[in-house]
Amino acid sequence: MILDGKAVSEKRLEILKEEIEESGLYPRLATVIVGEDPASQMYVRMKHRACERVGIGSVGIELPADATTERVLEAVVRLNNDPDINGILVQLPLPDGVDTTRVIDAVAPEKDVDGFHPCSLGRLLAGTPVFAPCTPQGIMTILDEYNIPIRGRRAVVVGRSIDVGRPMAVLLLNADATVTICHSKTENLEEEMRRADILVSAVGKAKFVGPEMVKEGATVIDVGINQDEQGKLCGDVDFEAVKDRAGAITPVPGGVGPMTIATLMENTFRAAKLRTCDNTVR
Ligand SMILES: Nc1nc(=O)c2c([nH]1)NC[C@@H]1CN(c3ccc(C(=O)N[C@@H](CCC(=O)O)C(=O)O)cc3)C=[N+]21
Repeated sequence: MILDGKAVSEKRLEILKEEIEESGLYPRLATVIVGEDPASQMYVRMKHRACERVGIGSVGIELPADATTERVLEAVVRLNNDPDINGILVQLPLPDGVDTTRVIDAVAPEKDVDGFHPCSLGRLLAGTPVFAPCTPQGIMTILDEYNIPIRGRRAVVVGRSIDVGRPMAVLLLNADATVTICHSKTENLEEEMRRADILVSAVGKAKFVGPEMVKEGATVIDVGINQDEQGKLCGDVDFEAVKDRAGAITPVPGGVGPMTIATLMENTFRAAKLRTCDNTVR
C-alpha cells in the first residue's frame, strides 16, 4: 500500500480551512529566510501558498546571505514583539556565519510553530507537547490516517537530527511504540532495521534503504530529500526495490513533504488559538 501524503495533506488542509473560517481568527505566519538558496526559497514559497489556501496570513522576511547573527536575532525579536504574528518560522539551514542555536532559542516559545525551540522539544519529551516539529508530527498524522498500529510495535528511526529523528522517536514513544534510534555509529545497522514494524529513514542518502533492511510487511517512512543520478528528487528508500516487501510505504515526492507543510499550517492555527485562550506554553 502506498501512503499518499499528498492526498492526506489535501484533506487536512481542507478541514483546517473550515476550522479557521469557523474560528473567526486570522492566524498569521512569518517566515525568515537568510540568503538565496533556491531550494529554501522554493520551500518558503510553498509554505506561503499553503497559508493562502487555508486562510492564514503570511509575511516573508528576507535577509542577505551575509547577515550577521545579530541581524537575524533582531528580525526574530521584532516578530516576537509583533502582536499580529502568531507563528515564526526561520528557514533552515542558515548560512555558515549565523549561529543557528542562538536564532532558534530566540523564537518566542508561544510562536514556535516549527517546534525546534528547546522549550517545544522539552515539552514533547515530557509528554505534554504544544508544538511538535512538523515533519515527524506529519508522519504521525499519516500513520493515523491509514490506521497503522503503533502501540506495542517496534519502531526504528534512522537519523537523530533535532528536526526529524529525535522528535520522531519521542512521538513514537509517546504513542507506545518500542523505539530504537539508529545513526551513523550504530553497529549492525541492517539487523536493527530489519526488526522494525515501522521504519523511518531520515538519513539523506539516495537508495540508502534496500529490501534487505526491511522486514516483510513493515511500514516504511521515507523522509529523505535527495537527488538521483539524473538530478531527480528521490528519497532515502530504493522505492522500486522495497515497495513489494513493505506493507505500506511513503513515496518521494508525494509522501512526507506535503505532510510537513500541512502540519505547519495546523501548528500556526494552534498558535493563534493559544493566544486567545491564554494557554501555558512556557
Ligand atoms: N525551519 C524549517 N522548517 C522546515 O519545515 C524545513 C526547513 N526549515 N528547512 C527545509 C526542510 C524541508 N522541508 C520540506 C517541506 C516540504 C516539502 C515538500 O512538500 N516536498 C514535495 C516535493 C517538492 C519538490 O517538487 O521538490 C514532496 O515531497 O512531494 C519538502 C521539504 C521543510 N523544511
